[in-house]
Amino acid sequence: MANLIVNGGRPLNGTLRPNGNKNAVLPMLCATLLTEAQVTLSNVPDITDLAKFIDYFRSIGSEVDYDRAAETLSIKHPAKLTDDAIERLPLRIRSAIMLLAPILLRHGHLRFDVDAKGCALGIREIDPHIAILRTFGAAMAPGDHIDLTLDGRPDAQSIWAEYASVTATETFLLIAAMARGTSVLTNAASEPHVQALCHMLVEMGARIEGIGTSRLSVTGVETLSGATCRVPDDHHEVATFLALGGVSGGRVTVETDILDEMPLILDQFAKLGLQFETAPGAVTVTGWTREVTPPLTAQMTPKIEAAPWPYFPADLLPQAIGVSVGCKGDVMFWNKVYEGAMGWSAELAKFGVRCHLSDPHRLIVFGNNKLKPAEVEAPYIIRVVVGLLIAAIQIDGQSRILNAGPVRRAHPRFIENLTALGADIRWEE
Ligand SMILES: CC(=O)N[C@H]1[C@@H](OP(=O)(O)OP(=O)(O)OC[C@H]2O[C@@H](n3ccc(=O)[nH]c3=O)[C@H](O)[C@@H]2O)O[C@H](CO)[C@@H](O)[C@@H]1O
Ligand SMILES: C=C(OP(=O)(O)O)C(=O)O
Repeated sequence: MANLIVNGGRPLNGTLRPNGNKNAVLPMLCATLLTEAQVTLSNVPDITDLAKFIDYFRSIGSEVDYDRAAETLSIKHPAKLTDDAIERLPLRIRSAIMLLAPILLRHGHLRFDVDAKGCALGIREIDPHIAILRTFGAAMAPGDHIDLTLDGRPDAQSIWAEYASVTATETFLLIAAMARGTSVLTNAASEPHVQALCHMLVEMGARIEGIGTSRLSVTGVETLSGATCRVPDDHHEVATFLALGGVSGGRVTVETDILDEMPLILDQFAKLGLQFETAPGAVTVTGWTREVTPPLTAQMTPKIEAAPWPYFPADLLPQAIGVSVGCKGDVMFWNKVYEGAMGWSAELAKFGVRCHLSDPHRLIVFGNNKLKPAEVEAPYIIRVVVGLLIAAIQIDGQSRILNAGPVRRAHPRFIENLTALGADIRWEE
C-alpha cells in the first residue's frame, strides 16, 4: 500500500504544465489497433494505466517504442492477433473495455473475462458496450463469459444510446470508423477525450461529423492509415494544480492550450472562493477568499453539480469537495453520474469537517470547520486521493493519506511536481 505523508500549511508557488489526459491517451491507444501502419502519439503521460496497455501490446507482439522523457510513443501492431493474446486484456482499468471493438474487428472473435471496473465509483456497466457491438452484428454465444464473434466488416448502424457514456461512445467510434457506410450515435458523450479520439480517427481516414455534440455521424473506411497525433492536456490536472495552489495560500500558474475547456470548471471553483487570472495560454490562481458565492435566489443552497460534458466533470467533484472543507459557507455537491462516488466523505470527518451525505449522489459540506490534520484512507478512486490531498494541504500539521497509489493511474510525477512548487509531501511505500 502506498501512503502519502503531507505536511500542510505551506504555500505552493510557481508555474507548471499539465500532462496528457489519461482518458484520452487510452482510447487513442485502442484506436492504434485499427491499423497495421505505425501510429505516433505525443504528450503521452507516464501513468500506470499506460504501462498496463504497453505491457499488453508487447505481449501480443506489437512493436512499442516509448520515449518517456520525450513523452512520445510509436506503435505498430502485428498483422494477426493470436487467440491467447485476446484473453489477456489488462486488468482493473476501465479503458480495457475499449479494446473490445478493435480486437473484434481485427480478430473476428473475442472471449471477454476481465475486470473492467476502473475506479470504485459505482457499478461500471459493460452492457452499453456489448449492445453497440451486437447492433453492429456481433453474435454472442451463451455462457458465463462474454463470447463475441464478428463476421467480416460490419454495416453502418444508427443507435440512440440510453445515456451519454464516455467509453461506450468511444466503442461506437472505434467500430463505426471501419463500418461500411455512415453510422449515427445519438446521445453521444462529448468530453474533451471523446473529441480527441474523434480527431485521431479523422486523421486516420474516417469521416466524422458532429464532434463535440451529442450526435456523431461516422463514415467508416475499409483501411485506416497511420497517424501522428497529440494527446490533449488533461483538464482534470489543470484544475487540480490550481485548486492545490489556491488552498495552500500560494500562486500557481498552469500553462496550457486547453483554456477553451476551462470556463465552467473555473467558475465552479471560483464559487468556492478561488480567484483566477487568465492570459493567452495560461491560467493563474491568485488567491482564495474562502467565501462561497451566495445565490441571488435566497432559498437556494449553493451547489456544484457534476454530469456528462459540457457539465462540470464528475472526475473533478472530489477536488471541489476538497477545496470546500476550508470554506466559510455551506455547499451542496451533486454527482448526477455515479451512485458510489460520495461514500468516502466519511473520511472528511477525521479532518474535523462537518458534512451530510443526503443520498448516494448528494453531499452537503458545511462551512467554518475547525480543521485538524488526520490519517485518512482513500478508496480505489483516483480523484478522491486528490480531493483528500487538497483538504490535507490546507491544514497545518502532518496528515497521512492511506492507499494513495491510484493517483499514479492518471497523474505522472504528481508528488515531484508538487514538491517543485514547495509542497512538503512524500510517499511512504
Ligand atoms: C476511462 C474513462 O474514460 N473513464 C471515464 C469514463 O468512464 P465510463 O465511460 O465508464 O463512464 P460513463 O460515461 O459510462 O458513466 C459512468 C456511469 O455513470 C452513469 N451515468 C452516466 C451518464 C449518464 O448520463 N447517466 C448515468 O447514469 C452510468 O451508471 C454509467 O455506468 O467517464 C466517466 C464519467 O465522465 C469518468 O468518471 C471516467 O473517468
Ligand atoms: C474514474 C476514473 O478512471 P476510470 O474510469 O479509468 O476508473 C478517473 O479517471 O477518474
